[in-house]
Amino acid sequence: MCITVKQMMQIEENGHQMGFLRKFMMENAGAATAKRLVEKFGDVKSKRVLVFGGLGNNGGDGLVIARHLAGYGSSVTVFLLGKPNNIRSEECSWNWNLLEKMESIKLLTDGNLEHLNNLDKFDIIVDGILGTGISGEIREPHASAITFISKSNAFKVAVDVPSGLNPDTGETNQACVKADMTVTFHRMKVGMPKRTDVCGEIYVEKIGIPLEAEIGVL
Ligand SMILES: NC(=O)C1=CN([C@@H]2O[C@H](COP(=O)(O)OP(=O)(O)OC[C@H]3O[C@@H](n4cnc5c(N)ncnc54)[C@H](O)[C@@H]3O)[C@@H](O)[C@H]2O)[C@@H](O)CC1
Ligand SMILES: [K+]
Repeated sequence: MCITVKQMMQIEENGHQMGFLRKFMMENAGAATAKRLVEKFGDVKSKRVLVFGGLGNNGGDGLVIARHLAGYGSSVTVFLLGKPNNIRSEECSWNWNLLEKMESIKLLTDGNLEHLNNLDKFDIIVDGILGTGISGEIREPHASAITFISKSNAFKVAVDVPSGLNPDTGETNQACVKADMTVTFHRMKVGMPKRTDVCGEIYVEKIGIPLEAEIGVL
């Protein structure tokens, strides 16, 4: 069963109010995505991974994925789409603070795409730029980051929603990540099934939200 962004946000809020905090949802979302990548590649040890992280919770998921893949032995670089003190959510900044304590992960901040020119090739790119919180025309540096991803021949995995896809309408009237695989959380979003051209292979992952959080929503 597919759901709308509004329904997802209501379910998320219900779960959070019940005590299953967003922070737990984010951890489970990131862990499930990392697991899917390990399954896909058999082994991600020494794979070069570039994680693009937005400043919202889609970015937060990306930061969780970065931490998990480093644990599996990948060589991980995180590109934050802005300055750390502009991170908008408590869950995302909590995960950023964790990564700042990890020598094993290379952090690039302030959204300066020049940083990427002199980096060697990547095997995997994680699109944690925009998810269900996308609104309006894509601004910079998000648009250039999406273009960078599109030009890369790395394996591309979209977190929750390919950045640039409207999860409700399926429209991509702007730059959009063309992913090889999308890992979406809790339930499929209504605009995705008809857009496998940008989602690639879609995996729906449960992230531990109590099923009672759907009461009154679905
Ligand atoms: N709903 C849920 O149950 C869960 C949601 N999670 C994640 O949270 C995401 C939603 O997080 P948010 O609501 O923080 O939203 P997003 O992280 O999708 O996007 C919001 C961020 O993107 C920026 N942004 C929005 N539109 C933009 C545009 N057109 N150009 C440039 N920047 C733009 C905003 O300024 C904000 O920084 C989901 O997609 C999913 O990845 C997960 O943590 C798991 C749980
Ligand atoms: K995304």
